[in-house]
Amino acid sequence: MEAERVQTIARALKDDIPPEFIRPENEQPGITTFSGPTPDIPIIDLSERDLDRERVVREISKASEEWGIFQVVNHGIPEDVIKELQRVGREFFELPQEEKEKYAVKPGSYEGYGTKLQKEPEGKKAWVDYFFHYVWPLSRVNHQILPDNPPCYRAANEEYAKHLIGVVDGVLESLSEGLGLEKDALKESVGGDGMEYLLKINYYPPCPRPDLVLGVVAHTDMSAITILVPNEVPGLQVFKDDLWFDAKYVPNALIVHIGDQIEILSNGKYKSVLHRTTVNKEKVRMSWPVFCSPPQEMVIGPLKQLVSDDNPPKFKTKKYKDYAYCKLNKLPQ
Ligand SMILES: O=C(O)CCC(=O)C(=O)O
Ligand SMILES: [Fe+2]
Repeated sequence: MEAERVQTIARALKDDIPPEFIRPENEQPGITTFSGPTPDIPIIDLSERDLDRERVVREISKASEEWGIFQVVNHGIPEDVIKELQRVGREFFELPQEEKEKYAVKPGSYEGYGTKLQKEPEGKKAWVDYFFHYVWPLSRVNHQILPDNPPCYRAANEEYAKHLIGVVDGVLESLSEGLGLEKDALKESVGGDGMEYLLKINYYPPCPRPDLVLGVVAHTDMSAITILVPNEVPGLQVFKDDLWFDAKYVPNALIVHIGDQIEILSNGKYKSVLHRTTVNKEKVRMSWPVFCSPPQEMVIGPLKQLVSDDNPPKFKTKKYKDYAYCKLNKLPQ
């Protein structure tokens, strides 16, 4: 049987949303979003790096300690490269349903077009469909899963991935220096040039009751870092000081999330940010996070330079694939 897509459900909807999408009250954005003055997620100008490297290191490490998330502007990726990534992604989701289903996630794989299934019978559904695949290194890219339509899909993704390397490396260097380490320390610890980039396109259809549903439910990313391109429709929310805050849309910015692996390597100095997404009543929201992750066999734990008798390891040391297995199956780490 064909899986039910949120895009299909949303299109057929009259007024009421199906009850399986209604979140419990303690998760409903209409109730739990902070409505007072909202502090802005730090915005960091990366072009300042050439002029005042230390200041950028300070800003990135402070944001990663206090928020676990920041936006970067003047990051060096040309605007047309990002626009093209967005265009081909949007056109993929605008294809007829049967065409998209050719790329549906197959049993035993996690790459492809999909909708998150409920694991628990009493579980609630999330208002989002996705498309998920490797974009880097090229040897990891599964050409079977990349759509033939739109025709430039593959080229646009490859071009973006190549440009992204510079941003990822720069952020990891600043994060390393912020810990008082050699600039290559964190990159080497997450696999060096063997690091893997996975792109997810989130497609959040319009929803008549955005106050009751969630797009992506509250989570931290298990990556090292995640770099996300949003469209212009706000929806990302960040949990800080026990409150859910809306992230502001900043044109041409990339959103950098600290993931679990950098939190672990830094022995908790940098925070893996808890976040979730809301959806919009009239507009389609889309986002393009790239999960920059260690290779499966890489062993990750608090860096030995950062632990001592006074500051013992706060996390276990284990292979990334074992960490991922526990996280995906909701098992203790
Ligand atoms: O859509 C967003 O802004 C965030 C999506 C997200 O957190 C995820 O896919 O892991
Ligand atoms: Fe996320």
